Amino acid sequence: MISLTNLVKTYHTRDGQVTAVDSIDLTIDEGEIFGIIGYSGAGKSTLIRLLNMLETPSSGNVMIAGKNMNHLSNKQLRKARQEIGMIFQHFNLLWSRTVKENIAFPLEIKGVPKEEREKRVNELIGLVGLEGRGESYPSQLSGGQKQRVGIARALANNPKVLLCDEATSALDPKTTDSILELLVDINKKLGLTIVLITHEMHVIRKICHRVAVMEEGRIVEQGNVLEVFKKPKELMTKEFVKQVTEPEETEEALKQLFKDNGIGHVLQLTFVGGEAKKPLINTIIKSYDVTVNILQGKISQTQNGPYGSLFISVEGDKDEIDRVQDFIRGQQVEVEVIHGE
Ligand SMILES: Nc1ncnc2c1ncn2[C@@H]1O[C@H](COP(=O)(O)OP(=O)(O)OP(=O)(O)O)[C@@H](O)[C@H]1O
Repeated sequence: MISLTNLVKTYHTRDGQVTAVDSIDLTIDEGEIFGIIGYSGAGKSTLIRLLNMLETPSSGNVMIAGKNMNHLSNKQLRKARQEIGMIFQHFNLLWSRTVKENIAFPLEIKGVPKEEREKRVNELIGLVGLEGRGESYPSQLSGGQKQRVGIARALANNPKVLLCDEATSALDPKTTDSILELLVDINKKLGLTIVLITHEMHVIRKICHRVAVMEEGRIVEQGNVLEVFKKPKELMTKEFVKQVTEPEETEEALKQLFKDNGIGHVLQLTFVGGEAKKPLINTIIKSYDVTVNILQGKISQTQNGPYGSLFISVEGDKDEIDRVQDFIRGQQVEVEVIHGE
């Protein structure tokens, strides 16, 4: 659906040249929810704006639904943009228009007749769950409701692709989840391809099928969300995965435990899908001469299935602990020693 080849965006500023997007090659399939994660300044906003040509590439190609976006006339580009909806962190609504009028706006621009517009707006209000709020003004809505208006407006012209620019970053965790659930629902109902950028791994975990990690304008790692959670390769990816698997409280609790003498080896096990159902700890206790203590465990759901993370302390002879680790790895479970030799 989307294919980027050798895409570069360089800005010339008074302070010199800034390469915001640096030689990116990326393919996004039809109907998938693809997440791009990175810290501030990584180039995410520039990359997503290159997809609908809000920024023009310095070099390289952007292909969307078989069209080379670089080679379109202004008129063709306006038409192509109707197939790419976009939602924003701060909603970008028209404050002097009601909810219905905001949603109708792209239809007016396209020249859709009034009666048809009204029908479509009512459909969209139902789709995003804003029944009864059509005559309200944006200032009378909560953040979550404003984003629902943004989503309805973005979907008005039946786009093939929806771009989400930090769409939940201004929302509280509960509202974030309800908007993310709405995006999954729309993806399933309409088969829409969704590309989102975020700095929160929670967003990636909850709704994305695949993820790309951006650093200094480049994609440093990409893959199926579950695989990336199970085996992050780059340091940056590990940091993002930790946002979900090791929240701050876990880190603090473990640090406190490490201060105690005799805690032994602390292992972090990461398992996905069916592996979670194996009686791993039971087998270790029965088959090896070690004492096992469970410190903390967590299972989370992703779009590709569940993954879990378990912290255990293991005490015993060093060789025996090595054998335990070999056994765990043999079960296709990732294991990392996070304390002890
Ligand atoms: N219009 C511009 N002119 C000059 N430099 C820019 C422009 N837009 C972005 N940049 C620079 O490009 C780099 C990437 O910025 P970008 O906004 O794409 O990153 P980001 O990952 O989206 O970060 P954030 O989430 O903070 O917006 C930064 O160094 C930024 O200063």
